Amino acid sequence: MPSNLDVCSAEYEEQRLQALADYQILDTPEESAFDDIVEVASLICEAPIAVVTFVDRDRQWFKSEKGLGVRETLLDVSICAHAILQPGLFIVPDTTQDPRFANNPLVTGEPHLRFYAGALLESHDGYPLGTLCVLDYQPRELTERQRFALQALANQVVAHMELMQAHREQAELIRELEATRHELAKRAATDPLTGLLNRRAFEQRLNQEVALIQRGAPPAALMLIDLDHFKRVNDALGHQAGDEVLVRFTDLCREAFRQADVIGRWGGEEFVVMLPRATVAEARHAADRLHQLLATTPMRDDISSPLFITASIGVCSLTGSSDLDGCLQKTDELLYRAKAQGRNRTVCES
Ligand SMILES: Nc1nc2c(ncn2[C@@H]2O[C@H](COP(=O)(O)OP(=O)(O)OP(=O)(O)O)[C@@H](O)[C@H]2O)c(=O)[nH]1
Repeated sequence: MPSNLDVCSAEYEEQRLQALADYQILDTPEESAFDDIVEVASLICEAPIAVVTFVDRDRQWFKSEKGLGVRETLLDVSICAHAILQPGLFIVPDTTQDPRFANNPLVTGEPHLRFYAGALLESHDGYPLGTLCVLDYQPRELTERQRFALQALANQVVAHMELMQAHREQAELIRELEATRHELAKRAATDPLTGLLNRRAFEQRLNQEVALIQRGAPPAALMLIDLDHFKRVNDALGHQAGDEVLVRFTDLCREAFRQADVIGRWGGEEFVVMLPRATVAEARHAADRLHQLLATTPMRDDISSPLFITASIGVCSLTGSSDLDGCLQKTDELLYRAKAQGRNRTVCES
C-alpha cells in the first residue's frame, strides 16, 4: 500500500514507478484487449482520440492509442502526468483556457488538442499508473453517462493487467514446480556417493533398452563388476577412505567406457554397465581397458604407499529374446566364476 509519503516526494515516485514496473507492461506489443477498450472509449465519448497511457520516469508510454499515431511522448508535454495526481476523472474542457496547458506545444501546435478527459489507472495497491483518456480538437464536456463509462473502462484496463500479472505468476510457479520435480526425480535415480544411476534407475534403463532391442535395435552387452577384496580396503584404511576409493573407481569407469554406455551402482562395491549396440567381444575390450586403468592408477594420493585395486567382471549379451532376470543371473554367475578363477579378470558368456 502507498505509505504516508507526500505524493510529490522522490521516494513516493520511486514506489509508484516500481508498482508500474511490476505489471511488466511498458514497451510490450499492442494487444487487442487494450485496443478494443480504446476503441469503445472513443465511440462512447465521441472523441477522435483515445489512449491507454502509462506515466513512466521521463515519458508517457501508450499501450494502445487511437488517433495519435505515436507510442510515447515526453513527460513535460503530458496532460496525463497531471491527471494521475488526483483520484477519479481529470477533465480539461478547454486547454487554451487552462494556464497549466495553454502553452503546451500539443495545444499551441499540432495536433492542437483542446479537450482532455482522463480516468485514472490505479494499481491494486493504490499507486496511480496512468490513464485511459479521450481527447478532442475542440473544447467540450462529457455527459454523466460518458464519464461513468470512461471510468468503468479504465477499471477494466486495470482488471486486465491484474489478470496478465496473475497468469505470469502462475506460469512462474509452474516452472518452479517443474524444476523441483525434475530435481527430485534426478535425486531419486542417483546414487548419492558416486553420482551414478542407482539400481532402481538402472533397471528402468535396462528395461527400456530391452524394449528397443525387441523393436529392432542391435543387441547390447551387460556387465557386472565387483571390486576384489574390498573389505580389506575398508579394514585397513577405514570406511571413509573406502568411499573415496569407490568414487575414484567410478571416475575410472567413466574413462574406460563410452559416453553412450550406462553405468550404475548395483550395490555396495558392485557396479553394472550396459553397453548399447555392443557385442560381448567389444564389451571385453572395454573391460580390459578398465583392468588396465586399475593396474596403473593408484586409488589414493598417498605416494609413499600407493593403493591399487582390481575387479572381477562378468559379461553377457542382451538380446531381444533375453529374459532380463535370467540375463542378470547369468552375468552374476560369470562374475563369480571370475572370482573363483583368481579375481582380477573378465569372464564372458561363450
Ligand atoms: N566404504 C564403503 N564400503 C562399502 C560400501 N558398500 C559396501 N562396502 C564394503 O565392501 C565390502 C565387501 O566385502 P565382501 O562382500 O566380503 O567382498 P570383498 O571383500 O570385496 O571380497 P570379494 O568380493 O570376494 O573379492 C564390505 O566390507 C562392505 O562393508 C560403501 O558404500 N562404502
